[in-house]
Amino acid sequence: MSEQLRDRGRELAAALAADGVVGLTIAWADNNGIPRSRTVPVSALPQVAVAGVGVTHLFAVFDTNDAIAYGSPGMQNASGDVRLVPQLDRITRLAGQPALAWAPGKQVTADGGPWAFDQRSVLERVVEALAADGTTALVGYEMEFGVFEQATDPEDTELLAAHSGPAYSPHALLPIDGFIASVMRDAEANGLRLGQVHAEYGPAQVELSLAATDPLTAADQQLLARQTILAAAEAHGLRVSFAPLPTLNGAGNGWHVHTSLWRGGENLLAGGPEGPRGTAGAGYVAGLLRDLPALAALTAPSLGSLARQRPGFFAGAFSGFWGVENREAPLRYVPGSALLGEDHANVELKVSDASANPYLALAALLTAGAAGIEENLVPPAPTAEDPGTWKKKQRAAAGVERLPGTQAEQEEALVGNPRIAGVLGDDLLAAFLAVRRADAAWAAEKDTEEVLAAWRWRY
Ligand SMILES: NC(=O)CC[C@H](N)C(=O)O
Repeated sequence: MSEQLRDRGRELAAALAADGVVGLTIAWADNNGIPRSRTVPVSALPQVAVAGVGVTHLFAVFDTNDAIAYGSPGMQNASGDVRLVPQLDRITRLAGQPALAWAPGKQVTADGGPWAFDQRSVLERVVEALAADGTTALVGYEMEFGVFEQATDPEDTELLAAHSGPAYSPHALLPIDGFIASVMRDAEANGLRLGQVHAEYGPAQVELSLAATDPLTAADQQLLARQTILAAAEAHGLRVSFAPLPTLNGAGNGWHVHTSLWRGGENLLAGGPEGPRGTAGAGYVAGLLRDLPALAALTAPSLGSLARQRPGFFAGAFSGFWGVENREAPLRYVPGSALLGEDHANVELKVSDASANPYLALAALLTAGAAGIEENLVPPAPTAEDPGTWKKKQRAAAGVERLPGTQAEQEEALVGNPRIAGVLGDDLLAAFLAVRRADAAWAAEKDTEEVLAAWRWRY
């Protein structure tokens, strides 16, 4: 096995070198959704293909500020090492950084065994369990981000939006035309299939959507897309913020995630304006709804996420309801249609952003939905309205509540839900929570704007 891998590494090294590529960036996402990486010379690939590259185990407890939250099991001290192994079948030459190739990495123990803290393995396990049941999933991300001018004076902290609207207007994108063209060209060259790109609601905001694909590819591509967009921004003298809320008065960046489940070539979510037609599709929606507060602790887990979850912003601020094409619902059912075909049907989770680890978020989401199918859950009737406009009493009667609004409430929701907490396993869960607590302790004396500013460029 390792001889075969070494040979494969040799072949890849030769092919990359012939194309003028000098380094391979091996990337993963930490528990804050922050991409981390090691870049190795392509000449090292025969060795790295087999044994990976050494990284500290403590990345599992890096907080959003890069401080280390010591203390949880396996994370007591600085002694330890894991191997970061590139996924060779996913090596991509980076169009915007021609000297580099990119691959997602997996962390394994020093002897190559599974490492409890590796987030990609968590999603692999969930995907395998679904496959054993004859089920596959399709996942498509919408990525919103802010595009800003680079400050000429490093002391200048004022944000200068690179476009000023109007929302959804082609005119808005004119000042960043070259950047948008580079993003589209490089994304396609990097193997990302784009749905669409447009000027979003607020000044500076752009949305790019990725075509639906299998869950592991979707999570990998979410990281690759960031690398692609940031490289294009750099080349055009711009700055991009993927943060859930770059600034208190600005637009929130949702990374809405569309999912559908398939069996025997059939989309279980298929349905029309009433919602999913079959019991499995209904069970999927009901499963997501049941676990939403715990799910949100993984899909929108940061202080920035909590600041973004405001009613009236299409960000899914409430739990306890869903809707068909209802943009205020945390779960928006998107039906198939004559025009798009039945297979287009999916469910969009709006409570999702770049501070989520995409592997953990998708693992939890698919687990919640699959449990709903398994248990034949039945969702309540869909809501077309925005409960944010209702009286408190009306919300209470309908079982609609604000989603957990603090890190402590999120932790309570997650720990109180063994189905979702169990997806991570005890050790990874403890590390994940240690990071959330470290963030909260750091932010305790700060106002929200200060926290948002500190994390604006970190994702
Ligand atoms: N058009 C939209 O869907 C806006 C979404 C919103 N920006 C969010 O934070 O999720």
